Amino acid sequence: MRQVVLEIADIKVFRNKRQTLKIENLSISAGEIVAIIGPNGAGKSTLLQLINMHLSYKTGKMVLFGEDVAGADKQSLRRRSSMVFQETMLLDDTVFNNVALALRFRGLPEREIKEKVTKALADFHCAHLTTRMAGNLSGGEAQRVCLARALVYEPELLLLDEPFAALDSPTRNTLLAELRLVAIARGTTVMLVSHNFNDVLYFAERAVVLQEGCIVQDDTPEVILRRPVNAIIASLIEMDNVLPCQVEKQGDDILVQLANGVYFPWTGQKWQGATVCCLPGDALYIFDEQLVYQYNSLMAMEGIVSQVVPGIGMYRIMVETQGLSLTMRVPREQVTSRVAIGMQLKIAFNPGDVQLV
Ligand SMILES: Nc1ncnc2c1ncn2[C@@H]1O[C@H](COP(=O)(O)OP(=O)(O)OP(=O)(O)O)[C@@H](O)[C@H]1O
Repeated sequence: MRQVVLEIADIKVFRNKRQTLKIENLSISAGEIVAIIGPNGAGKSTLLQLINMHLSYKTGKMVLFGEDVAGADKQSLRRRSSMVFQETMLLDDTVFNNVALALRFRGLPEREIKEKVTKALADFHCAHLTTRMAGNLSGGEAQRVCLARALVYEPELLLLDEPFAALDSPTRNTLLAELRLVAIARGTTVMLVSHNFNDVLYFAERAVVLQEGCIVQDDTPEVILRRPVNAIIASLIEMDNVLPCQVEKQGDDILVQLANGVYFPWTGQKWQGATVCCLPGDALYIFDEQLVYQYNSLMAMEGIVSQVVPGIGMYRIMVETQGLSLTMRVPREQVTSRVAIGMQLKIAFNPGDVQLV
């Protein structure tokens, strides 16, 4: 069993006398790569600041590296973790000296410092920047240096508060990939706050979803992508179809009715109080007889194509079906050969792919 790095129980954090965080239970194991997601103001940065012991709490308990934070020497605990922000906050000094700083604080001999700084800069492909002044770096270079600075003393826990938000997408992807490799190789536990769900899907094996200071979902990014816990989280992860619906019990059956009049039987759990039907765009298909063999409870409907948006691999097609606009994601070769704006299209979905919230 993996060692537990962080355990939070029943903690409430107040800022300006207002409760901004209420975590009933959160446990992170060594080596986990976890994303923290949630709408603006949900408390993501507050959670990282709490874990970094920059915020106090009145109730509850936080155990970090096996020690109860309340009675611990915070300075020595803090030395076992590291935090990176969107703002690089590098000192007006050389790259080498910036990365070396934490090691000098720890009183390491210069020879060892040189060895570790050289390795950390090489890990993030910025050895060529060693003698440059930090103020002369590009945004991407500066963030690489920050990662080297954060990891040079081999922290057990790395806290990342949207460090790559201002970078262009190729640079962000490269840095995420490099960071992931370094973290896995070293067994570092990582908690990444991000607004970019594509980054989360790529980077993390677990995502903790915060809303109004509380954890509302804690699962793999893949499950959150397909089964968001409510309509706000569905919009946050850019669920293609978040559709108003009515759910009714009729005899032994439960029926879900969409605004376009289409209804389908519901055989899943959790339908009471549901008012929204979430359907990922890749769970809507251009109707095909083959699908009928694949799914025994397929729902089909007619619509008119209103928009075709090209994308790499998948195209997004908007289809109007009696006042209800649906978005489907279809492989490119199917679109170019079969779909054009204004044409009538029969589309279908399997109710098993629907999430009711
Ligand atoms: N220094 C502060 N003093 C008082 N309240 C604060 C402070 N920082 C944040 N808050 C409040 O705490 C709540 C949570 O803020 P936090 O920055 O943790 O959210 P977030 O999820 O990181 O948001 P975002 O996605 O916008 O960065 C918000 O209501 C915010 O106004």
